[in-house]
Amino acid sequence: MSSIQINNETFNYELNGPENTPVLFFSNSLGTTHSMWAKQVDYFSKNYRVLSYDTRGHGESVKNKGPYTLEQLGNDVLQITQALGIEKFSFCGISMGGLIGQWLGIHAPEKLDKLVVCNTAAKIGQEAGWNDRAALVRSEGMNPVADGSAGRWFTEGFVQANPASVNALINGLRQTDAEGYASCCDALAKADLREKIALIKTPTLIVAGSHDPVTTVADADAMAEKIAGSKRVDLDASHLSNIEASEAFNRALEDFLKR
Ligand SMILES: O=C(O)CC1=CCC(=O)O1
Repeated sequence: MSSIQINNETFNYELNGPENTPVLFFSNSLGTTHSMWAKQVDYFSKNYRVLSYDTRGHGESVKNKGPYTLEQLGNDVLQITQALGIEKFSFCGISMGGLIGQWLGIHAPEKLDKLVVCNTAAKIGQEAGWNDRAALVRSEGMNPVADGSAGRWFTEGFVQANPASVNALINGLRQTDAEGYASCCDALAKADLREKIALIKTPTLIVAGSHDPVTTVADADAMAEKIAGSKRVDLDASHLSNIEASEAFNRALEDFLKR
């Protein structure tokens, strides 16, 4: 891992793969870190310069007191790439990372080759729900949220068959900084791109999990209706489809990037 200072704030990132190949930037979901992309880093770093990072409030990146905003999280991506001398990149974000991707598609299309938004929506959940979750972790810490997360992130079958990898992710969630997590919930509470995503003109792939209870197939359909020319893929997975259906995920992403 490496870290970079931007305006006196630290961002933790990892760059893998040959120099002078196209940059593929991965953005994690709420309560995870760059390491959620391990299967994608392995696969794509043969042919791409793969960049993954810990979103503000997560992992080893800055955990300043929030609330954060989606604009701030989007600008973090622009500043990290600028600081690393990357002019253009393809961006793949999941859930909260997918919202960051939509924000980039609207506000910084000149930076994007291709956009991949996974298990996400133009508005995720309801403002009151995010405010309640932020208040809960600020008062009681991460355990109450972590206790219910396996069922939001994975199908029951995957949880039963993969206890070690599921437990590692849930333990990571328990160790997530509560204020950083809550500040990202604040950003999610206010983020609503439903009226703006029709502005996205970057070639876009929308990935959904057919068993995802958080960001549903209907959410993906609603994005696909508004983003002209977007491609849609449904995977046999729940919310963290890049982990639960990693091979199908990698194939879909590779096919789309090669087009
Ligand atoms: O609630 C969860 O843990 C799932 C989720 C919603 C937004 C995100 O990034 O993850």
